Amino acid sequence: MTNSVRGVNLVVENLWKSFGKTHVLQGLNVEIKAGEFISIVGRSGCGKSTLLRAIAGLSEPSAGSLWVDDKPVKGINSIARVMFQEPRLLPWKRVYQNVALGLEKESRVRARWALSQVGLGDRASEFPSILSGGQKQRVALARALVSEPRLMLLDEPLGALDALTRIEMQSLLETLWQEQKFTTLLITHDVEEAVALSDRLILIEHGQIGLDLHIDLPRPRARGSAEFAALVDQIRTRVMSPELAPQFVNQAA
Ligand SMILES: Nc1ncnc2c1ncn2[C@@H]1O[C@H](COP(=O)(O)OP(=O)(O)OP(=O)(O)O)[C@@H](O)[C@H]1O
Repeated sequence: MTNSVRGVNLVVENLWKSFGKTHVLQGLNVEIKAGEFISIVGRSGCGKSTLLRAIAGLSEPSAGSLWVDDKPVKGINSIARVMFQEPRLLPWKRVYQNVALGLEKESRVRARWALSQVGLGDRASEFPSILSGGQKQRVALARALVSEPRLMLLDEPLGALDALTRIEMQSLLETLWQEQKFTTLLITHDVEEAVALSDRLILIEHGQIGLDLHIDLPRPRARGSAEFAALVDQIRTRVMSPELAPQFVNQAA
């Protein structure tokens, strides 16, 4: 366990992604520092997953470039791990085999280590079908952690969980990120989740970054505080009403 930053610097430069005549990303620029936790918010269909997929190397941008630690890359599959809303586990493989998928034989020990990180060390030999939804997402998280990723790409991974499990998973994610300091991009529809977890929040609007906001509240975030509630409210208003564009005092330069 280490507190040194393992994450990468990521620069997205003038990124375009079009599907036919629909220009979803329109010259999007963002710089993400090593070890930063960034949430990506925006209205349904604004291009959040499109951005994540381009960064993951799962789809080819129409134009633009990606830089990791100052080196240009096409796709960055090798250092990134992606987690989706569905756990995407293989039902015929045991939990530890799901976690170790694609790794070398001796990685069984590592798979068990990753499972213990997410509190499922004692469920390694079971089949996914008997796990709860939250436990399955923990397995998916362990599978992402097992290869010690330097970039974690999370596409609404907690979206299908009940409210309590979701808060538990948020806290687990925050703890693991604080210990391992992988650079994290989290897509979420839940502004409260974004404010609870992120160093920075970006809003995608009209194919570009419509808002880039540093969240300076101390951790762990006090969800019951007036400051927290006011920020959530302010961001929600901004997300829902692009034309209003209120002034944010701590908007990133
Ligand atoms: N493979 C594809 N072919 C055609 N259009 C696509 C494809 N993938 C995404 N799109 C379109 O691009 C737009 C952005 O989709 P994307 O999934 O990135 O949105 P999103 O912000 O993640 O939405 P949501 O919050 O609803 O998940 C949508 O209009 C979608 O229909």
